[in-house]
Amino acid sequence: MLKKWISKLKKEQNEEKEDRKEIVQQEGMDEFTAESHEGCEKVWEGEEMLCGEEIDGEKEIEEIPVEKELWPEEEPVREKTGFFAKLKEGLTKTRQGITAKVDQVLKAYKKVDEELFEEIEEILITADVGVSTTMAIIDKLRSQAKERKISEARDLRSLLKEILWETLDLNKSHALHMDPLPAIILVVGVNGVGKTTSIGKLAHKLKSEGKKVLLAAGDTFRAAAIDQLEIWGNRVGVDVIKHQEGSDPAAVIYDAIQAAKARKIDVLICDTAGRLHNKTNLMNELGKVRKIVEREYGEASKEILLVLDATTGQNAIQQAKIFNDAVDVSGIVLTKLDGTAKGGVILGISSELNIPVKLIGVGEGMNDLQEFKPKEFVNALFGEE
Ligand SMILES: Nc1nc2c(ncn2[C@@H]2O[C@H](COP(=O)(O)OP(=O)(O)OP(=O)(O)O)[C@@H](O)[C@H]2O)c(=O)[nH]1
Repeated sequence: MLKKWISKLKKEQNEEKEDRKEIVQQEGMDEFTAESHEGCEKVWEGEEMLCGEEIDGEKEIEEIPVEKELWPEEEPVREKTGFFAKLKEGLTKTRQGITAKVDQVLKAYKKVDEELFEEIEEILITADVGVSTTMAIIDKLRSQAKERKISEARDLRSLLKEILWETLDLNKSHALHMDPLPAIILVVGVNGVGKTTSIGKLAHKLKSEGKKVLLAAGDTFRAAAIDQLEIWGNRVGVDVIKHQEGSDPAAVIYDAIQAAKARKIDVLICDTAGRLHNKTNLMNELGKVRKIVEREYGEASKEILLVLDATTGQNAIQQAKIFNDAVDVSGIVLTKLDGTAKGGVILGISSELNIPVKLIGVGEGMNDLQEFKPKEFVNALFGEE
């Protein structure tokens, strides 16, 4: 058994390396090298940074007025009580892939034995939890079952639930770091993961909590990204600071910070480019943006949120490793948990990366971004209140 898993683990580690290479190639990122990292440090620390000059060169600031009438059929704001139901609904496929199958084997086995642990192990791996996280969970399950003298298979259910909760919690704070206000949130992630949508939903959430929110269209690489953020700004009723397509993202962030200060904004949420040519560029560009934030908005609470798409399963973990090498990610937004059976990846993310999941996307609607609460999540996964 041990041999089987060691060879499986080795195989997965090799596959992970290949996956990582693939992501690097897909995203056009160079493999991370000491030189590229040094290069970034220079940009980050270098006195000769040209940000200020470039900003001065960027005169064309355009502010998008709020046009609420564009969205006559706005979603009704869901009652607070509906959030758990939505979470439960969103996790249907993951629940079918994990809990429903675990229930089936627990029923079939009756007594706790090694074969039963192997069955649960297989279920977790198939649900994209990842080999190393699965092994850690099963080891805990096995040893705690022994310690607590659990012999009936059905009694393993609550123990498994407890262990999954522990794996998701790990004593980290899952709340957004916004105290004291004002706060600035940089949102990073590759294209298509749901970055813009998450920014829009987050703006809506914060605004409905009574906060003054401003958006910055820092993804200047594509006109469509700026347009999409404008649409969300209009929909939610918050202003967006933008420049022209192709302009310097750091200049957009600079202007947005000045606007945020002038208007006494509580939370400034900044989009960033997702398509960057290589890792050095990613680090340089985000490093430059961070330098502006430190210099111009030192008093603000800061958060760097990485958006990951749950439907990409284990690939999301590889993306997180690459981004975390480039910038110090302080929290993860895991999108598209609804409609995927790969939601188990959240366990891998929580245990393999030292970054807390802070928000989860459970649908395309404006109210479908939720604060991540491990206990609620596990309850929803087990179909309980
Ligand atoms: N079902 C579901 N769809 C989502 C969720 N979050 C985002 N999406 C959808 O995912 C698609 C991509 O989202 P975007 O916000 O455009 O992604 P992006 O990362 O900004 O990508 P670019 O605009 O290409 O940079 C859109 O169709 C969104 O509606 C979610 O939590 N659940």
